[in-house]
Amino acid sequence: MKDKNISVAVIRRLPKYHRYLKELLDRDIRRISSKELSKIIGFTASQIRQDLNNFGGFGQQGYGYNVEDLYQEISKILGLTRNYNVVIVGAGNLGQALANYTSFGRLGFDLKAIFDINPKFRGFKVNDVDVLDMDNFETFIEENAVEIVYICTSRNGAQDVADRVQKTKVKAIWNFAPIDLKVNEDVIVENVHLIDNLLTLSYFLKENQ
Ligand SMILES: NC(=O)c1ccc[n+]([C@@H]2O[C@H](COP(=O)([O-])OP(=O)(O)OC[C@H]3O[C@@H](n4cnc5c(N)ncnc54)[C@H](O)[C@@H]3O)[C@@H](O)[C@H]2O)c1
Repeated sequence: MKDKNISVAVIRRLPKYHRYLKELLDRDIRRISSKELSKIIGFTASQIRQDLNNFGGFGQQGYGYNVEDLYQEISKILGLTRNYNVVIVGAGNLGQALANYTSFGRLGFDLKAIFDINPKFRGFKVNDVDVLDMDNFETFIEENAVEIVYICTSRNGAQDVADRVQKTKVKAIWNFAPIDLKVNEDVIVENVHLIDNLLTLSYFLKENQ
């Protein structure tokens, strides 16, 4: 099911709702008002009401929100009701850090392999996942029904990897390399440029001094 009518701005806020609602569930909190949710999550109560009205208005006057229902609905919208097979390309510092981070797996992103062109990684495992060379990349992707590729190569290698990804059925790339990848329209790229965040932080620090 496609949620075409939900704006990108709302979608970008959903992971934060998802995270906080999970924390509430873990604390066995079953219902919450938009005012209380606002205090915890940092969005205004009216923003929360507007956001959540986008998909069915789970709030009830005088009752608040049913945390479990809302969590399930947001999980559904975020596509988290099933698992995804993923691979990492680039077994350096960042690739290994992501492979060692177990929360992605808990959310349903199952790491099937890590790929690297450097022969020094042959026979290497990270967090029990094999590091493979790139020779059989496309075959592995097909045989293991991989749906997402995390690119953790150097800037120079990233476009080559994206070009190879596009020859497979994979339609989603999580790109950590500091480069704007050129891909076909049907491939979604989500960039994580940590340096952009750091520079924004440095701007605000400068402004506050
Ligand atoms: N390490 C960080 O904290 C960090 C932070 C932000 C961004 N990044 C970005 O993430 C990327 C990875 O950073 P890193 O520190 O892990 O680098 P790294 O040099 O430790 O690892 C990069 C790995 O990619 C492999 N590689 C290069 N080209 C390849 C290709 N075509 N196919 C397969 N493997 C290939 C290399 O052999 C190497 O093992 C870089 O683009 C970097 O700018 C890293």
